[in-house]
Amino acid sequence: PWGYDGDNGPDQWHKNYPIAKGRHQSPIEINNKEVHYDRSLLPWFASYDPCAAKTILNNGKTCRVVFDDSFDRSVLRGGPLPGVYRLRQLHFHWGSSDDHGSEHVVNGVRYAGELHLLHWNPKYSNYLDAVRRTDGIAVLAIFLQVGKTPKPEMKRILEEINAIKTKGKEAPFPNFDPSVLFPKSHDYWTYHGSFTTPPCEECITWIVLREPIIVSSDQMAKLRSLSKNAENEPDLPLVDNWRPTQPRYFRMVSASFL
Ligand SMILES: NS(=O)(=O)c1ccc(NC(=O)NCCCCO)cc1
Ligand SMILES: [Zn+2]
Repeated sequence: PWGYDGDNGPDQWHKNYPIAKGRHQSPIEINNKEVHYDRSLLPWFASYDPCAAKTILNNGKTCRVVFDDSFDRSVLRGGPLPGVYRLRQLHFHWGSSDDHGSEHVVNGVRYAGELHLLHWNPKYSNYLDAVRRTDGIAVLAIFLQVGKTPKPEMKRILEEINAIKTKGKEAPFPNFDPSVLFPKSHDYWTYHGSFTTPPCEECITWIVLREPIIVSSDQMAKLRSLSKNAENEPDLPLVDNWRPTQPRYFRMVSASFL
């Protein structure tokens, strides 16, 4: 199956997922010179129910927290979005060291990691149907920057890492409102793109926050202590689960700020 290593890595994905060579792929480079300030862009709002949080798991590719998305319980709205989108899961991408790991790159800057909060458009009957639509999915992306005063709210997720060390492990993750992870500023860039992993469907309205959240080097090391493999297999560190930036082609990246 696909992965991030040489033989099954991002350059090979198109063999099983031809859309990986499409014109609306993610992530991309965001460069100030090519961004268009759009003063009609609205602020975005998240209204999350902490009781919607269910479990945290290691699927061998990332660390994911899953939420109840059986009704409009935890939603994202505003910004570039035409209506409410339901929060389904959040997950991370990170590097093997603090100087890289994010998927989007801003004016040449790579962050240590990137948090993705994935939401789907409930005008479609279910998530799998939304994945096939250009307005089906909205991902709120938040950069992780290593610093001395980490966000205390990150601790909750990282404390659970010990319970999901190996692929396939899952643990209850009750009572968590991911908006506690948001940075102060809601400034964002937005563009139309894709999943950054197979199936690479071009169904995502990306909302990339300008302000990173601060995590500690120890917290990043915690993420890197996850294993790609199951407990009865050799311990392979789960690191560098990020896709390189893809061609922007004729896409406009809009900014909500001057
Ligand atoms: N990193 S990302 O762009 O936020 C992302 C989110 C979900 C997925 N995959 C996903 O939801 N798969 C289940 C449904 C696939 C339908 O064929 C891949 C990448
Ligand atoms: Zn992601």
